Amino acid sequence: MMTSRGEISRGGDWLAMRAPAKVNLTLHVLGRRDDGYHALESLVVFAGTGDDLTFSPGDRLDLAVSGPRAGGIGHGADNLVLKAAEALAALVPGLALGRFHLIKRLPVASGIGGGSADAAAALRLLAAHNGIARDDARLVAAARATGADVPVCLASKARMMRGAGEDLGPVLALPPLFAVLVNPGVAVETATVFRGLGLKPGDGWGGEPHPDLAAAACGVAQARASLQAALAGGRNDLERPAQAIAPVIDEALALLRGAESCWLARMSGSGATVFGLFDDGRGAAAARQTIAARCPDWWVKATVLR
Ligand SMILES: C[C@@](CO)(OP(=O)(O)O)[C@H](O)COP(=O)(O)OP(=O)(O)OC[C@H]1O[C@@H](n2ccc(N)nc2=O)[C@H](O)[C@@H]1O
Ligand SMILES: Nc1ncnc2c1ncn2[C@@H]1O[C@H](COP(=O)(O)OP(=O)(O)O)[C@@H](O)[C@H]1O
Repeated sequence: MMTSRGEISRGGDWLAMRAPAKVNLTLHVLGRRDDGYHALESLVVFAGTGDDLTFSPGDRLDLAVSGPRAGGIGHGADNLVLKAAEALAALVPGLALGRFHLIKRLPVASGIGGGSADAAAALRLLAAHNGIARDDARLVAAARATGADVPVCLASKARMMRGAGEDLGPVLALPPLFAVLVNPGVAVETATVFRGLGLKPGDGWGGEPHPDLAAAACGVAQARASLQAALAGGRNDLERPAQAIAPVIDEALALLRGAESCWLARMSGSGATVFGLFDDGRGAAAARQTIAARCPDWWVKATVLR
């Protein structure tokens, strides 16, 4: 089965799509809201690498999971694929149901939103099967009800994400970014990392303002240079609490920073996956090879972020 980014492929009685990994190129925490969630400002992009989800019609919701990471997640009602599907079924009376097959490849609880991507893909496949538009308010509501990162994964396009994840900026035409993703094999729970910031509901959180990445990304001739400068001026505020839980994150960042032609290395989301950005695909491929040889138990992928 071949699926490309964001596109649904169709067979005799099935629909399938890639659920791409999400990368937070920046993640600024603005404070903690009264509802307990943290207010964020984040430039989100998507990788070529991801999970794959297939749907075939049936009389009830069902899920099978296979793939190298299938052992790391529940295969029942606790799986975000079924949670998202149930959330949509609750909002759309008479929704036509069916069976999902998830091929799980992305590391779990790793800051690249694999579960959120799977949930969003499930919503897209159910929507396609039921003739529901991609921007239907019920799809967005089901995404929000499933998780903070699910709405941005519905379109899987580069954009600013604000609020707790519900406020999405316009799609940005970024130049393709050659990247290496490195997960050092430690699962890190998102809630624990946020808690490590030590903010109480209603607390603000200072720091430099977020750079205007939309303007930087939209410059035409000098897009790459202005984007590089703007990204260098950003940060991930969750790096510090995540490193306190998993010090190996530092090691992964150091390996990327030591690679030739790596111009930025940072953690994604709540970790522990880190990414390095490279001048070209050759530099990324060389770094991937070096890091994978040195740390054979780590998940190391060269990919293009868009
Ligand atoms: C940090 C981010 C950045 O993109 O990514 P990941 O590290 O998960 O990939 C997201 O905000 C994660 O989104 P998601 O993983 O969907 O979070 P949820 O399941 O909704 O929330 C898990 C827990 O994280 C905390 N949480 C989440 C989002 C947010 N803006 N503020 C929070 O405080 C809450 O304690 C919540 O109970
Ligand atoms: N399909 C799924 N893929 C990954 N994790 C899932 C899935 N369904 C449920 N989960 C649970 O959701 C949590 C977050 O998973 P994940 O999306 O991989 O985290 P992150 O956004 O940090 O990369 C994990 O605790 C995991 O057990």
